[in-house]
Amino acid sequence: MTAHPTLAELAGRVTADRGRPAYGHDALITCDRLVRVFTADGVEVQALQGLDLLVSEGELMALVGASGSGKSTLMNILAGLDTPTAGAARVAGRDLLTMTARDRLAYRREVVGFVWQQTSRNLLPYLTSSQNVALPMQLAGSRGRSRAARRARAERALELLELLEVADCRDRRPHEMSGGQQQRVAIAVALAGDPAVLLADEPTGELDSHTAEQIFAAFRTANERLGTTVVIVTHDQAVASEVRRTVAIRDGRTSTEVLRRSEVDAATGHETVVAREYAMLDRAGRLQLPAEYTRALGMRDRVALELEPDHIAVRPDDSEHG
Ligand SMILES: Nc1ncnc2c1ncn2[C@@H]1O[C@H](COP(=O)(O)OP(=O)(O)OP(=O)(O)O)[C@@H](O)[C@H]1O
Repeated sequence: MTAHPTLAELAGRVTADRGRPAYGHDALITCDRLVRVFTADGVEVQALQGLDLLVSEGELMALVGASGSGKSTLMNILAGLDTPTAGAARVAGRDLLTMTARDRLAYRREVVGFVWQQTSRNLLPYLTSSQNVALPMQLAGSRGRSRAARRARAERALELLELLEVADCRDRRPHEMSGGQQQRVAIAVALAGDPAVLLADEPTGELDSHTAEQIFAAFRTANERLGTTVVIVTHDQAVASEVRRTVAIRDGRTSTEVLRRSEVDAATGHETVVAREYAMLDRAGRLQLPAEYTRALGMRDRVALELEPDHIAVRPDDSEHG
């Protein structure tokens, strides 16, 4: 890039920008400057403050962040249970801001499946596992009302329970199963409508670490075997470090992202996972530096920038008026 572009070069850049596809045009989930403001007792809380997020089809990714950073707010919006105040959110081609009540219902039945932290919120207590899994198919009118249709739904329910290794619990009601078994059945229920996206809010929050591992393996199975895109909100570092991509949310915005990839040592054939942290750069050029970085160098209010041939240096303010 030249430091002083000519007018013709600038005009060329504008034309190139115009031809560029819209932000997130090929993503399955696109959140573009998403805002959600709550008003409680006359006080305004900005739960999401212009959040940008893209998730590709077939991804298995985790969202992490401190309590109150906006994770559940985002999940409720993506689940079609809450409406954003401003910005844009699209999932599998559906616009979450302009959907009618009827569209929203269809969206929840056909496009997304969800698994919540409270096992009791995922399953109906008086139904068996098979009935719980068959219910969303029945509500969606899938396969009709005939006896053959009922049999087809029961077969599909059993297939899903087998896939998640809880077929032995098919005739049990929730209180007759462990927390881990209930969550696996809950994943089967969420998958029953064959959703494009599976959303999970702290699905392992109430479980011990061994059971949490099994639940995470169940999400991986859904992702790998059925091709379902999976977004998991988690506090669990073990879960977060198992996925290829972890996005951190801070103060209602996506702040940093950790990408992991496997590297095989050519000499030993030994495989290691290499993790690298990235910061999100929004379209206005805004960048959020991790608090531990700015604290370590005592950066506040203003930093010095230098454009180098292959990087940008960010240094503590060294001006006299700093
Ligand atoms: N219905 C609501 N009314 C008012 N404020 C709300 C509402 N829901 C969330 N908030 C506020 O929005 C902010 C984000 O909340 P959110 O539940 O999304 O955070 P979170 O990251 O999921 O936290 P946690 O990890 O504790 O579940 C918080 O300040 C919260 O108090």
